[in-house]
Amino acid sequence: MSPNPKPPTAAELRARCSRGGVAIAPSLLAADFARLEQEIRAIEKAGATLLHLDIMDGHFVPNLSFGVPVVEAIRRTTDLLLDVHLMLDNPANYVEPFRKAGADVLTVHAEVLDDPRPVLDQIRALGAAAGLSLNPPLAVERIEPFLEACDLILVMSVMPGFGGQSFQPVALEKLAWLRDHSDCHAVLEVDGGVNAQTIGPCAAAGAEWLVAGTAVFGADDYGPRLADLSQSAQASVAGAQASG
Ligand SMILES: O=C(CO)[C@@H](O)[C@H](O)COP(=O)(O)O
Repeated sequence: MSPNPKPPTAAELRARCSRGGVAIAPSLLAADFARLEQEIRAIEKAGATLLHLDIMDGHFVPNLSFGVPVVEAIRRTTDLLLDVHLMLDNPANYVEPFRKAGADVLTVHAEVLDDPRPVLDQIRALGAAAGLSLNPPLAVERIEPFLEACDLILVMSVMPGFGGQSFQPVALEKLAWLRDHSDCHAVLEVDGGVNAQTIGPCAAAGAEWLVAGTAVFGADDYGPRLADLSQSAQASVAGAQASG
C-alpha cells in the first residue's frame, strides 16, 4: 500500500460496493470465529461486496471484539472493502494502525469527539474514507456541522456492543433527515437489528449500506439470504422513488 493514496470519495464507495443503490454489509461479529477464513470465503461467494468489522474497547461499549492483528489477517484473506467501525473512546490513537492493517473505511463515534473534523481529516490523509457514527440517543442535528467532512455516516439502530438486538426505529428519522440534507453527500449506513422485516423501511428512509450480522450469518446458506435482503432493500428504494 502506498503511504498516502487518495481517499475514496462517497461516489467511489458507492460505485465499488452498491448494487441497485444498496449494499448488504455482513457484520463479521456474527461469524464463527473458529472458521474465520471459511466464513469470509463463503460470504465472498455469496456475493458480498464489503465486510463490516466491529472494533470494541470495553469502555465506549461494554464488550471486546478483536483488534489490529485480526484486521490485518482478514486483509490478507480478502479483497472485499473493509468497513471498520471503531467503537472506541480514543479513536485518534487507533486510526493509523487500523489503516495500516488494511481498513478502507474508518468510522469514529460523534459521542466521544467534541469536534470530529481533525480525526476525519486524519483518516482521509491516511487514504481511507472517513465515517462518523451516532448512537440511538444522540440527536442527528449534533453532527450537522460535520456533514461535509464525512464520506460515510453510520446511524446506529441499537446501542453498540452486541449483535442480535432489536431494531430501534429512531434510526429511520435520522436517515431521512440525512438523506434530505443538502450538505450531506456521504454514504448512509445503518447498523443493528437489520433483518427481513426492518431492511425495507431502512432503505426507504435512505440507508444505502445495511449492516447485518445475525440476519446473514444466522442463515444456513448465505447466498440466498444476501440476495433476499438486497432484493427487499432495492424494492423499497424503488417504491419510495415511485411514490415521490
Ligand atoms: O455494531 C454492532 C453491534 O455493536 C453490529 O454491527 C452488530 O454486529 C449487528 O448485528 P445484528 O444486529 O445484525 O445481529
